[in-house]
Amino acid sequence: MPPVPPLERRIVGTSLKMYFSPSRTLSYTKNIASLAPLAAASNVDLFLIPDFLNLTSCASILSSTPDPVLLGAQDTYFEDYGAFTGEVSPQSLKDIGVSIVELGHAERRRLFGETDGNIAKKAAAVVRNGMIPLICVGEVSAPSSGPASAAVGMAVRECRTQMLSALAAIPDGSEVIFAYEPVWAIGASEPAGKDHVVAVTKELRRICGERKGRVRILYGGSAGPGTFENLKEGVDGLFLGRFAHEVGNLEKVIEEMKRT
Ligand SMILES: O=C[C@H](O)COP(=O)(O)O
Repeated sequence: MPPVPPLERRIVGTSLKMYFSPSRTLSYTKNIASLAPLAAASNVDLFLIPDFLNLTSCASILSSTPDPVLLGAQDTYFEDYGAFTGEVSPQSLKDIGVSIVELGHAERRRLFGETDGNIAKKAAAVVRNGMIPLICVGEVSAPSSGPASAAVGMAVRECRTQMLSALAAIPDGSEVIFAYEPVWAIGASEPAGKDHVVAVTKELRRICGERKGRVRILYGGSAGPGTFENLKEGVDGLFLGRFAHEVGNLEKVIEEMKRT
């Protein structure tokens, strides 16, 4: 029998946003660390993005696992050091063991005035400091009752602008992750529909087609167990929010990724 080809590498992770207390973050991180062997054996990259306050404690927990769990930050500033009160340096993030920096989440765009221009500068800073930008993109409005292709076209147009702005700021050849998160599907009861997500993410992949660096596309927005199976045609992995608060759900997602 011919050898089984290696599984395509998947990726899954979660941002804790501002949901947990420090003590809950630490016990959660220990539980995530216990999933590292399963993720490694399943050919899945696993990442955790706690809040800034808990990054160093999480780094210390995760650095003691034999299998890697990638540590992420929820944002960064675009300068490496200086008089920028209240901001966090990408150089410091790198120093404490962060390897992924999330940028442009819909909540940051909507509540904190994050713009494509800012996000592009931050993406450049992340790459300059040897980390991977995880850039969130997505359309604001839910599909209306019109043709599905119109909703896909509108989503792709909004995402294209967001993506091209960030891509223009980072050297070709650098690794980047895009999380397609339709804004209307974040915090909802269920993820966006399969046909919509697969059609949009296929187009997003085309937008990155000419790039030499590794580009991965995730889906986020009420994702949980059962989501990846539906979307695997279009995405490399998932970015979970609330439905990863129960660690067993993340374990189920990794198991699903292993099977598919
Ligand atoms: O960062 C994750 C996304 O915003 C999804 O969050 P959610 O799954 O709670 O909707």
